[in-house]
Parts: sequence; C-alpha cells; structure tokens
Amino acid sequence: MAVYTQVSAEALTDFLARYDHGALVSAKGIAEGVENSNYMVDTTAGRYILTLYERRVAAGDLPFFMAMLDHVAADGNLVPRAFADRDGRVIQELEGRPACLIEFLSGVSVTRPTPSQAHAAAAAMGRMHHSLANFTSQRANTLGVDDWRPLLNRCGRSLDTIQAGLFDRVDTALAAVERDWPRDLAVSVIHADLFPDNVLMLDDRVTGLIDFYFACTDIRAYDLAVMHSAWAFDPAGEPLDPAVGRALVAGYDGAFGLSAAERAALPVLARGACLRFLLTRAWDWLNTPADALVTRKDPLAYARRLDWYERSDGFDAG
Ligand SMILES: Nc1ncnc2c1ncn2[C@@H]1O[C@H](COP(=O)(O)OP(=O)(O)O)[C@@H](O)[C@H]1O
Ligand SMILES: N[C@@H](CCOP(=O)(O)O)C(=O)O
Repeated sequence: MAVYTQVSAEALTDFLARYDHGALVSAKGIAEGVENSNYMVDTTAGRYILTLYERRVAAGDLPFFMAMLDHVAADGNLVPRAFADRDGRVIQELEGRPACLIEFLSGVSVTRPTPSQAHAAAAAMGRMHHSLANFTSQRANTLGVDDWRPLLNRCGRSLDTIQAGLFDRVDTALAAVERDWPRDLAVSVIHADLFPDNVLMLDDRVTGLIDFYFACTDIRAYDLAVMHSAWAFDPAGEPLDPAVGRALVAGYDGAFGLSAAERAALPVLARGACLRFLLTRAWDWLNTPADALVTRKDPLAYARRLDWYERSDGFDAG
C-alpha cells in the first residue's frame, strides 16, 4: 500500500473547500503504487483521486507533468487531468506535500495481459506518441542511461545482500548496455513507466493511461522497450505467452510506427529498461522507511527479465 503521508479528515475537508467539487464523504488510501501517496476520495459531487507527491517527484516538475496531461487529453487520449481550485491553482500543498485533486478514471489494471490487451495498450501508447509529437516542453530523464551507473554505485555492494553476486551481475550488464546504447534514434517526450498497473482497462479496451510522473524526454522507442519489459512477463519476471510480446510491438507499430533502426535497437533498449527498474527497485528495497505503508517491488523480477533479454535472439519472439 502506498501511503507515505497520512491526511487528516480536517486537512482534507479544508483542502476540498478550495474547490467546487463537493464536500468530503469518504477517503481511502489506495493499495497500489509505490511512488506517491494516493487516496480515493468520494465527495457529494463524485469520485476523485488525491495524490500527494513523494520521493522521486520534484515539485518543480509538476507543471511539466500537468501540461503534458492537458496536451494529450486535449488530443483525445484518455488520461486524468488535475482540477484547478476556484483561484485557478492546480498544484496545492497538503500535509506538507505538493498535492493535486485528479480526475478519477474507471477501469482496472491487468496482471497477466492477453495478446489483445497488450495490443490495445501499446496502440494507446502509439496514439499518445502521435499527440506528443507537437508537445514542445522538455524534461530531462533523471533515470536515463547516464544515471544508472551512479545509482549502481550508490547501491554498492549492498546489492549482494539481495542476491549474492548481484553487484557484479549488474555491473557487467550495464557496461554492455552503455557500450551499445543507441545515440541517434528519434527522441520525444515519453511516459517511461507504462506498466500494466499504469493502464486502466475494461476487457480489451483501454480506459485510461495514468501515472505520468516519470515522463521525460528520451528515445521514443525506449517507451516501447519499457512497456515490453513490464507487459511480456509475469510479476515474478517469467515470460508470458510470446504472443503478448509480439502484440505489443504490432499494436505500437500499427498506431505510431517503428523504423528499422528502432526495431533493431529494441533488445538493447529493453536491457536498459531492465537495469533501470532493477536498480530503482533495489535502491527502494534497501532504503524504504520501515513505517511506510508500501509493498516493495522485487528487484530480482527484473534480473530475471534481464537474463531473458540477454539470452533471447529475437525481440519479436518475446
Ligand atoms: N486517475 C485515476 N483514476 C483511477 N484510479 C487511479 C487514478 N490514478 C491512480 N489510480 C489508482 O491508484 C493506483 C496508484 O496510482 P499510481 O499513479 O500508479 O501511484 P504511484 O504514483 O505511487 O505510482 C493505481 O494503480 C490506480 O489503481
Ligand atoms: N513501475 C516501477 C515503479 C513505479 O511503480 P508504480 O506502481 O508506482 O507505477 C516498478 O515497477 O519498478
């Protein structure tokens, strides 16, 4: 459960009084997620998401995320916008944290996607990339390829307390990724964390893309590689039906298109994605506060995915 900051009923009542979105009926901490504190808030006017930004989200980046959401929503993508209060303020402070009141979208996250669900989700990402082609704001990726080695060094040999030999394993894989990382592919603003838990669906239909707080400017095909690393495996990191991986590539290709160079780079981009999530999960595994209501994510599930990408010949086969 990700609730790092407890919100009192009194503070939430005062917070809601700034908006024209009804009075507090109930508020419940949301079990999913690891980065921010999220509450489902029911008011006399409807249902909302309350997010308090924690840990990796810098308050100064929030205007970029909100502008991105407004831009893609205005172009027809199903993403949640944050509401402005009566004074036009979107980003507030609550219990000492930056906070927003956000549109609630229906749908659920799948844990073992079918090929048709994977196809629909990747197509939704492709449509979002279309909309982002004329979004001119930029945000550097603070968890990009150049940040992985400093993060590895910050984790240090403590990695070996998670699994014997993990530091050397990651060090070797990272050296290969750094050597082979493509530097000439198209760059765009990307989501950078489009895991199944960040796509809301009803049956095979996408009802919402959420959690844009890692969005940044980076290699566009890296977004698909991140998605593949998250969707083509079960939560423990074991590969699903290979048709799921193929559906991701086909869904994206049909909606946006992949150049030959992007397609050829997918394996190294996916190995990079594995290292990125392995390292942040490992850091969190070693450093999450004992009193946080959060279920830490398993770094080794990403070591297993890395093993798979290293030994598999063809990305499309996955
Ligand atoms: N706009 C939304 N509409 C409906 N549910 C949402 C919305 N935003 C978040 N959620 C729910 O809250 C959970 C955690 O949100 P998420 O943004 O992934 O958290 P975190 O920022 O910690 O990664 C999601 O898995 C989803 O169940
Ligand atoms: N998707 C990342 C971390 C962020 O997870 P989220 O549930 O808060 O979106 C991971 O799985 O490591």
